Amino acid sequence: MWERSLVLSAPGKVILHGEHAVVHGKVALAVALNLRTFLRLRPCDDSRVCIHLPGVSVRRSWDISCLQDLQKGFTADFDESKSPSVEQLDTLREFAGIAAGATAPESLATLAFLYMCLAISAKYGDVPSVDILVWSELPTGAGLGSSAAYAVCLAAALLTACGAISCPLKDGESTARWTEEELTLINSWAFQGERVIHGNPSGVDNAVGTWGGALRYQSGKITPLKRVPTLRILLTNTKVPRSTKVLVAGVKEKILKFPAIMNPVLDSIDAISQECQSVLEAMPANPSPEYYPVLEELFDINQHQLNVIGVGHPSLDRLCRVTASHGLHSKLTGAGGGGCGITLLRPDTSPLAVEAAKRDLCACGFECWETNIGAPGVTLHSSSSLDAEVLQALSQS
Ligand SMILES: Nc1ncnc2c1ncn2[C@@H]1O[C@H](COP(=O)(O)OP(=O)(O)O)[C@@H](O)[C@H]1O
Ligand SMILES: C[C@@](O)(CCOP(=O)(O)O)CC(=O)O
Ligand SMILES: [Mg+2]
Repeated sequence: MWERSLVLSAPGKVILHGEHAVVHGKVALAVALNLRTFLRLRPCDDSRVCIHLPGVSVRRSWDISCLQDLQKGFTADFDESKSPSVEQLDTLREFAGIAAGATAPESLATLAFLYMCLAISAKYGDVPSVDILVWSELPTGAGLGSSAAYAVCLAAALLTACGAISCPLKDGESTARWTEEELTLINSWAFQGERVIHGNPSGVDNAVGTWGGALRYQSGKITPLKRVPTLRILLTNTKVPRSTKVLVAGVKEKILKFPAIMNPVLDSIDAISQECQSVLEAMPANPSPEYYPVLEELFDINQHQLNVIGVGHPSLDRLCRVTASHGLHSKLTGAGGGGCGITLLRPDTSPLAVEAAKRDLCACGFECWETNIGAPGVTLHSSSSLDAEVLQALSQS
């Protein structure tokens, strides 16, 4: 029986180039963001599993014996290398009262939790009697990888509570990380959670959530980027809601309908990611402005390509026009269709110019902020290092 409380967190991400194309085997470049999702797990002594997800208004609890019965009813195994089967997901939907095909945030979050809880406990031990609270600094469904941060947190917490990985936090330490081998296991299970939420994920978001930093991702191969310069990025949330699952499925349909037209676009996006990687790796840590024109042009071209594959949105066109009127270059990030865009700032872009662009973006109803990128991946925290009042307020929300 698990007897410790855990608090852990995983970062969101920004995709610089390669979103959508990465689902079809092309290269993506992604960096971890300094906005995180947090999870607190506490042991429970009433033989129940409770989840409280204030970000998506979910508060549910189940008897362990019901979950165990459900688990026994599955004929197919649960494994980190196997996709959730249609039969497993249908059974879990029926159990949780979720309509077939539901893509509402609360439905996907509950389904992902149930799948991961049953799958991980079936493979590594018993269903643990725990109470789980998840909260986030990330906007949900805005292109910043909140689904992956959620799945990474769940994977790390459930694997720890089932004894499949260690609890690396020593007395007196405020944070700790798992070993490479343990991170690989966390990443594999988080990918299964992303499968429940995205349908057909590439795996780039959970890789960034697990390892953090800046990386190149292609078909499951994760390569940390060498010598990434300090980039200044302005993030803008158009606040137009959208679902990654629906957008990813739409791109697939377009490729099937017009393969001869769409496949060359995906190849061209791949070339953009490769070109961007070469430029970034050639730049010194504190680059001078002369390196920027190429990066800016790559942003512009990639934004047009994403419009061609059908994931643009009028709000994103507006974002690009507003920043262009200040001499700045932007593109959508993540699944598109609304959500967030990123704007590249040069080292010498003056604070006044940034403020003026932000003012105009806010006047459109958007929210924007300058970010730090390259944050650490999934991390265990001592409970005392987190604000007790915040935890208390969240528990009651
Ligand atoms: N803090 C959270 N608590 C519970 N579920 C979450 C949380 N953050 C994200 N999710 C799940 O992830 C989904 C959003 O994923 P997605 O559409 O891929 O957008 P993105 O990953 O860009 O934020 C939500 O609908 C919800 O199911
Ligand atoms: C569109 C895609 O490339 C990124 C999706 O990111 P997000 O869920 O919008 O944060 C999908 C994927 O890589 O799984
Ligand atoms: Mg997502």
